[in-house]
Amino acid sequence: THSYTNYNSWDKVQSWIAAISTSNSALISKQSIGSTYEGRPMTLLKLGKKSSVTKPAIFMDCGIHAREWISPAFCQWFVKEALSTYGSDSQMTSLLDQMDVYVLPVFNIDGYDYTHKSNRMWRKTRSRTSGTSCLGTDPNRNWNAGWCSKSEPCSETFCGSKVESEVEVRNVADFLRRNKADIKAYLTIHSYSQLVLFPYSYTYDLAADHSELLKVAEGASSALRGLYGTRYTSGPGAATIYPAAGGSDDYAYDIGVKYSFTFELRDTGRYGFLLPASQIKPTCMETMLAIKYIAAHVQENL
Ligand SMILES: Nc1ncc(C[C@H](C[SeH])C(=O)O)cc1Cl
Ligand SMILES: [Zn+2]
Ligand SMILES: [Zn+2]
Ligand SMILES: [Zn+2]
Ligand SMILES: [Zn+2]
Repeated sequence: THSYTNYNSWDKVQSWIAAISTSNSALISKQSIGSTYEGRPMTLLKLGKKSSVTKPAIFMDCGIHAREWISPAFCQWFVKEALSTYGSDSQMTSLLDQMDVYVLPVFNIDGYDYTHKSNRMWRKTRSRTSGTSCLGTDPNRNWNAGWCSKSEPCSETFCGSKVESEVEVRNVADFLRRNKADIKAYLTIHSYSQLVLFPYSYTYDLAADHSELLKVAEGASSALRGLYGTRYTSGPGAATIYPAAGGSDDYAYDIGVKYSFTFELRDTGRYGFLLPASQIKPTCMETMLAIKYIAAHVQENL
């Protein structure tokens, strides 16, 4: 059965989504945003006090990269925490009263399932591109944000045959475009390296909101560090990790979602993508503090 302190197979996550989304009709609902390349349902969870009026929102996705298993584990943890602390935790109560939080538990479901069944180190989607026998496109290189145009289909960071060639990317990009007036923050969860990144990665140029985003990223990192002392580095993607084009955070920022952050969760390389399940709980607990810090800042600036 499903466990918040284990890495759940796609089948277990899928049944968890069905159960949790009907567990509390006052606080959570689900909606389909389409299907993956292999036909798996992309179900978006909507957290927040039910309202007849549209509320400002935060969008968070996990599992863009298949092998980064701690990421979907965090999204599941976040949903559980939100529902179980609403009414007792004043900040979570305020957040869900004032805003909606959209959570996509696993973005790249085909890839995630493939890492469970075949190749634990797979990163990309599982789509086929004509003219090559190599599979998959990097879903974090496929967005219309400085898109790379020239790249190798067999590369781990293949940008795709065109912008939004990946149906998973198109499904989420469409949702962001449809709701961009209300979406105030975009959070995308990855591993590993222990980083809080913000735009831009596709250029070394500083974002218009660079100083504010840096302040928020540093505040989130220090909130996280307060629990177990885990050290995160904050900064714009290009200079902090590597320059790279076609990423989701840059795209969200460029369509007007100001508070756009990429998290790289534990660890710094000892286990890397193979983070032991024993670290799921501490990782999720400390990451909650960072996410809540950002959410509070977003609320302050509504
Ligand atoms: N815009 C971006 N933001 C963050 C990253 C880092 C992640 C780390 Se797994 C990636 O390589 O896709 C990469 C890009 Cl292109
Ligand atoms: Zn498995
Ligand atoms: Zn990643
Ligand atoms: Zn990563
Ligand atoms: Zn603030």
